[in-house]
Amino acid sequence: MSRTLPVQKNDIIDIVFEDLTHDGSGVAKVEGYPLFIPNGLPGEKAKVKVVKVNKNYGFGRLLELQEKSPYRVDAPCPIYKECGGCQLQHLSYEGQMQIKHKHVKDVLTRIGKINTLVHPTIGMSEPWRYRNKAQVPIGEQEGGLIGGFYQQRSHQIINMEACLIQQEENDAVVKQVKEICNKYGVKAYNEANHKGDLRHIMVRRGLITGEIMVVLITRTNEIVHKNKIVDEIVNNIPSIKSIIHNVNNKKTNVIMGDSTKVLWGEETITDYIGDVKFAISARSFYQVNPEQTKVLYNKALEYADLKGEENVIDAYCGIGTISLFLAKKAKQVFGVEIVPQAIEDAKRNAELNDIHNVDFAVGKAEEVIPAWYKKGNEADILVVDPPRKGCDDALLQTIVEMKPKKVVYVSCNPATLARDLRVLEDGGYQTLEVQPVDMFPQTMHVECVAQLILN
Ligand SMILES: C[S@@+](CC[C@H](N)C(=O)[O-])C[C@H]1O[C@@H](n2cnc3c(N)ncnc32)[C@H](O)[C@@H]1O
Repeated sequence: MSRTLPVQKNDIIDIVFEDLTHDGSGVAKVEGYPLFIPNGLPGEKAKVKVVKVNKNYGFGRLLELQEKSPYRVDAPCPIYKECGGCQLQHLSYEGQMQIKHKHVKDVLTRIGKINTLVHPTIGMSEPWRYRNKAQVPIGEQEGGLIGGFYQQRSHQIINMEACLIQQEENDAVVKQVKEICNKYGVKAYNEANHKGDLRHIMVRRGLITGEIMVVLITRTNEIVHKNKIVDEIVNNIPSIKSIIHNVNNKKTNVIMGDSTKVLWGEETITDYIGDVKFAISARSFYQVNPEQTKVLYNKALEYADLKGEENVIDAYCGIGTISLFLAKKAKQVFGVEIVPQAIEDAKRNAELNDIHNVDFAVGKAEEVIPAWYKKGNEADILVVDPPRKGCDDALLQTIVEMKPKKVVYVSCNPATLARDLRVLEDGGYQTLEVQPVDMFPQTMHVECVAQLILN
């Protein structure tokens, strides 16, 4: 027998917002039945219209705010509502810090049954203009190139000249490259018919060095008037260090394809985090908020509490960023990463910094580390920094068998962090504390570092 829902479609009801979802929608409950309503903030009272009901949850539209949150502010970005890249501009930064802390705490308890000390979120003094990387989808309007962002829940491209969480220099470079490509008749890729060419413009900028990389991502191998386009970019962008061409001829949402070549300049740009210098290539993962990356890595280092005698494994090491931070204080560090170019960068970065107590291996962490362990190679401390999906179970099982005395878990997804901490706790570890770090102000994302010790 089907249950009668407490609300029906088109009902107009009064609610109180209790929480936010991962995409920034307000959550209200009617007799325990959750309704997701965009633009509501926790604590606010509102009149809403129910627009859709499913068996276990429904959706609503805000009609009238009856009581506003003291943390509500006017979003400064004029395209905030259309874009969807940020979800929290209508919440003050203080409110964002609190909601992220609560979110981490709630998720750890609900998913992982982890009751541990969660510190207040470490935020930024200036939580705008922090991103060092822009990836802009390109389309066409009235014959000219446009580029900016996909309208929320669609693949319609909207033109954008300024993004308030992007370094200003990146906005300017994207605009210049768009204009140059337009001038030479480059056609935008059309995903509906898989014709046209330019799919994305990517710009990366070193915060400390100011060095700029431009990546043109196209469907075909040939860019019309390629040499003229390169010359104009070089002549108009003084800090340019690298122009890269990436070809992606697949029908996919994945931005980069498999073929990457240098059109001009270097294969990498460089940047510093603290006193460690990094070479960064087009395909390699590099944290997008360099100021907060320093905070995050220093916290990871503090949690590792190295005395100089330890063998450390850095799983999911990317271009060796955390590995090199750790190597300065450890006996030996072994980094593992799946992207071969990132490992090339990691080796180059070790040389660049004259650091010799690191080794890097290409492969899946869940295959390489169990193989090392079988051969008798063990670690005193294991650091993991996996992508959003978290650690593979085979890796977690190996950690539990290997029994490093400490595990430092860096995570960009509290839900998978909670799931993985449960596995490690069941395997004999205790989560001593968790530190949320705000790497992505104005968005719902939050990074965490967790410190675990073997019981
Ligand atoms: C969140 S990033 C962290 C990178 C690095 N620690 C940093 O802070 O720059 C995750 C990294 O894991 C890599 N990766 C994804 N799946 C992997 C796997 N199964 N084994 C090893 N590395 C993997 C990605 O290529 C990416 O470089």
